Amino acid sequence: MPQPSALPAPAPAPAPPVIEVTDLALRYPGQSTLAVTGVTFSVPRGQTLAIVGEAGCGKTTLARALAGRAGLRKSSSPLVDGGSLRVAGHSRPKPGRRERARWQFDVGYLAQDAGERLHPRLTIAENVAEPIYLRDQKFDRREAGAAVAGLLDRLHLPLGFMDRFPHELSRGQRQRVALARALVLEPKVLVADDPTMGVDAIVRGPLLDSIRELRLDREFTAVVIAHDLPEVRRFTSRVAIMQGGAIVGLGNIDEVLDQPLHPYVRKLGEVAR
Ligand SMILES: Nc1ncnc2c1ncn2[C@@H]1O[C@H](COP(=O)(O)OP(=O)(O)OP(=O)(O)O)[C@@H](O)[C@H]1O
Repeated sequence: MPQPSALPAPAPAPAPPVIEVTDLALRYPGQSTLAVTGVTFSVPRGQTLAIVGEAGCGKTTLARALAGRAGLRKSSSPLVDGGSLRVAGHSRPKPGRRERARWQFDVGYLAQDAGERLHPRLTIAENVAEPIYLRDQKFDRREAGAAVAGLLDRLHLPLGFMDRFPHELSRGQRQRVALARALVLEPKVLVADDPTMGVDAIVRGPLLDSIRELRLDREFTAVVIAHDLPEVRRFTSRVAIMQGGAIVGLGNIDEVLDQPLHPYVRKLGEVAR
C-alpha cells in the first residue's frame, strides 16, 4: 500500500500568459522611425491590461499587431521590426492566410471608431452575426440569431434593435453593437482600441462597465486602450503607460503612480489624483 506522503503535492505550474509580448518593435511600411519600440508585457488568462498614453504614442499600432493585423499588404498595417508577440497561441509575424484567419477568429478586435464602420445596409443583427458567417457560411441561422440576441441583451441594447439599421442608433449604441460583433465568435482575447472614442461622456462609463461585466461572464483576456486613468479604474487595475512608442510604466495603477520611473508617468499621476 502506498504510504501517505508528508510532503505537500507540488503546486501546478502556472498557466502561460495568453498574451506575451517581448521587446517588440513595429514600424509602418516605408517609414524608418519605429511606431512601437522595445515593448514587453504579458497578460495572464482572464485578466485585462489597459493601455494609456498621449496621441501618436503607438497604442493603435500595438493593438493592430495584437489583433493579428500586422504584416498585411496595407498602409495601415505595421510590420514587425524586432522582438516577438504571442497572442492566444498565435505568434508568427507573417502568418499565412489560414493562420491569420484563425488569429483573427481567436482575437476579437474593436477597432477605433468601429461603431461608425458598421455596414450601413445591414441590420444590426446582420452586422453582429456577419463574422459567424465569414467563418462558416452554413452556420444555423436560429443559433446565430440567439447568439446575437444574447450579446445585445448583455450589452443593455433592446432586442427591438435587431432589425434596425446603424444610422437609426446613437453613436454610443453603435459602439456597443460593434463590441457585440467583436465578441460574437466568443474569442479568447478582446483587443479594444479606445472603445469610448467619440461617445458621449455620460455613456462612456456604462460602456466600460459592460466590457468588465462581459469579461467576467465570458472569461476572455483583454487589452483595452483607454483615454485616462480614471476611465481605466472602471474596468481594471493593471495598466501600461506608453510614450514615444515605448512603455514607460507597467503594473498596478497605484503602484505605478506611487513610484513613477518616468516624468510622463509623474505628470499623468498628478492629473489623475
Ligand atoms: N498607417 C500609418 N502609416 C505611417 N505611420 C503611421 C500610420 N499609422 C500611425 N502612424 C504613426 O505611428 C505612430 C503611432 O501611431 P498610433 O496611431 O499607433 O498612435 P496612438 O497612440 O494610437 O494615437 P491616437 O491616440 O491618436 O490614436 C505615430 O507617429 C503615427 O503618426
